[in-house]
Amino acid sequence: MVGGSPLPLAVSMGEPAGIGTEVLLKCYQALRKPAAGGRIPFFLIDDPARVARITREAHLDFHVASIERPADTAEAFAEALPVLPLSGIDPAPLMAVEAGKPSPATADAVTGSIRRAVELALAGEAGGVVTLPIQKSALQDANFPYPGHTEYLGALTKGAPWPEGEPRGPVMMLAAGDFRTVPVTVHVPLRSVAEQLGTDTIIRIARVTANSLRHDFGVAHPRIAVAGLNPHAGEDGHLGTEDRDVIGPAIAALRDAGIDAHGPHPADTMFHEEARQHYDAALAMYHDQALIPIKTVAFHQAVNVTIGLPIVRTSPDHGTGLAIAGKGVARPDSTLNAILMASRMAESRRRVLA
Ligand SMILES: NC(=O)C1=CN([C@@H]2O[C@H](COP(=O)(O)OP(=O)(O)OC[C@H]3O[C@@H](n4cnc5c(N)ncnc54)[C@H](O)[C@@H]3O)[C@@H](O)[C@H]2O)C=CC1
Ligand SMILES: NCC(=O)COP(=O)(O)O
Repeated sequence: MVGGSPLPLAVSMGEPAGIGTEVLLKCYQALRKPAAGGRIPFFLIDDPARVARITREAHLDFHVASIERPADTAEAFAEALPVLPLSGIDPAPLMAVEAGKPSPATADAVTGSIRRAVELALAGEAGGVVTLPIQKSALQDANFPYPGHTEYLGALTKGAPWPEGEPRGPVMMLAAGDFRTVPVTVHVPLRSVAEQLGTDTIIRIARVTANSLRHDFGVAHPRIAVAGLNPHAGEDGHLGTEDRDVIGPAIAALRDAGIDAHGPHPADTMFHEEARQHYDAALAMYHDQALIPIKTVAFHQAVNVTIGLPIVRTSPDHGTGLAIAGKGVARPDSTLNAILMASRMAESRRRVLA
């Protein structure tokens, strides 16, 4: 808190050839006027000249303010979108970006923006981090060694203090209202999933999820439904053994530890509306098992949250939308929800720590 106001959220720039900047400008337009709950100030970490040019070209009725530090956000926010310049980055490749055409030449700016946002959150100058989508292939073409934000955020925050004995993330969660899904394995090829699933990993991720439901989402008695890996959750070992030999023992251990976990459930029948009434989060065994149901039901509402980190981090659930970049048609709803969720999580953590 600064003088009774919440700390501003730091927004990382994401892929400059994608829809990220456009949706953030739309979010600023929606959030610059104080709502009933007050204003939620945020600043973007990017090249102010680039953002100003996009704002002008879109004929928006506001300006961009280049700020020197996060603490300048509150004063600037009512009149202009605050942008904190990227230090030590050549702006030329950013100014040369064409919508829909990502290039490894901007990778330093994209990853530098994420790194700076995390540093500011760890230093207590930002209340949390909202990341705009990155084009993972473009970063990897520039030798970025992480498959996504989730893993990069884990590395950037590894040295930050964490409560003794508590399980630590990073863990991916997709959340739309009370519908939450958590993949146990994240950015791994499908053929490697079974070998990467371990009883201890499932236990750790379920514990991180239960803690986050309590502390970040205000769920006093979290209920966790655990999916099987195989069709029909393995059909008693006739359709695969991981459900019985790896996932089942994790659920038993979680229940022994007092966590309300149940399953393994056949994944094809655990996401319909009635089934969802029986849990606060569904633990899925791989990326698409978790993301297909929630993106199908709530593509424009859902938020991607990294739980189990010493900082708050949210993101829209969608990607860079290259095919619609520069056309002015991208919907801001998911990013708007990501900003609102980051603000609520930061507030919830402040209350837990108080
Ligand atoms: N948090 C992040 O950084 C994320 C990054 N990605 C990355 O984004 C890139 C593209 O991924 P895709 O699978 O193509 O997913 P995508 O979400 O970019 O696009 C999927 C479809 O949804 C539409 N769409 C996406 N966002 C929209 C919006 N705000 N309004 C209206 N329509 C929208 C697109 O036009 C497309 O038809 C990949 O490199 C992927 O790794 C994907 C998800 C999250
Ligand atoms: N499909 C969601 C996704 O891959 C986002 O990953 P991350 O960049 O948040 O780790």
